[in-house]
Amino acid sequence: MQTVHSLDPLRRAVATLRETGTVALVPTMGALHEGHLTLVREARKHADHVVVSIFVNPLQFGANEDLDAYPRQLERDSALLEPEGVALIWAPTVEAMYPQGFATNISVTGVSEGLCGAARPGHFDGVATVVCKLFHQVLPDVALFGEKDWQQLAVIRRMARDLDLTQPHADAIIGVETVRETDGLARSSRNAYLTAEQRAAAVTLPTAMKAAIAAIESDTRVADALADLEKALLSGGFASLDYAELRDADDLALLDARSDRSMRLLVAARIGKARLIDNMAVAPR
Ligand SMILES: Nc1ncnc2c1ncn2[C@@H]1O[C@H](COP(=O)(O)OP(=O)(O)OP(=O)(O)O)[C@@H](O)[C@H]1O
Ligand SMILES: CC(C)(CO)[C@@H](O)C(=O)[O-]
Ligand code: BAL
Repeated sequence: MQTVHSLDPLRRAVATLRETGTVALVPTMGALHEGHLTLVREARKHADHVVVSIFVNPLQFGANEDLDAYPRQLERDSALLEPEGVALIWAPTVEAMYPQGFATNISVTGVSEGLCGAARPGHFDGVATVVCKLFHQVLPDVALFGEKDWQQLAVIRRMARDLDLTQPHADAIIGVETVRETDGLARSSRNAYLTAEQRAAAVTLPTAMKAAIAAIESDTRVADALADLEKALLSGGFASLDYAELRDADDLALLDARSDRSMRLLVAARIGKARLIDNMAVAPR
């Protein structure tokens, strides 16, 4: 396994890999956990070589967010990736990714609006810009992303379609089911911000979501199910709710009633220093 930090060695290493097969890209911000390793294992089923990018992307963090606090642990991450058969780690410096004078922004409208797009203005521009660059840098045949970041996956698929990204095109973007702790909490690098007490309370998020889904599926009014979800989170130790919404799973249209299409319940809520997100399927009518 090789690790490179700047563009020329990356291009050389990728060219060498492409001589002997296909390439899958797994973009990450590091601080790896079982969720990321699942993406890597899935990637190996889809391509001969796996490239993992590790880059805490300043463009997708707002002024008052956790860019500085976000865990950076390249040595530990490398030790986790080596036994997974990863060929290459692309860990660019900020200067390599955004050279002096960098002035381009990629903005996807529609699916990036509302939800995390409303709570984190500019976030999805930052994600789209860096992911577009990663695709051009690594030229992967496929790329893998977690369903935990459902809206992000929708934004990236839209961008890939709209910009005719053939490497990889929208269908070559593979979504991987959310990996959870045994109590149901979605794995996230930001879970590390929680104290033991907050971590125990955080299970309220998946539990209250499942209760809301069961209520919606048995025809409780969506607004009532979401109001109960908010009450459960606040009484279960969460400080505030950013959003809890029922959306069309594909185009993310806001729904105020159960529909006959695939739906998703999406939630973001704050506990301690962490802002946790999760989403789950809701069965069509
Ligand atoms: N629990 C998980 N299950 C499946 N995929 C995941 C999970 N957590 C993260 N991923 C995916 O891993 C990729 C990299 O995510 P990232 O490095 O931001 O990790 P993270 O745990 O989501 O961190 P944080 O939520 O704290 O930003 C993304 O495609 C993300 O959706
Ligand atoms: C896709 C990504 C690596 C872009 O910085 C990031 O948003 C993430 O880790 O989900
Ligand atoms: N996992 C999404 C990256 C972010 O929260 O900035």
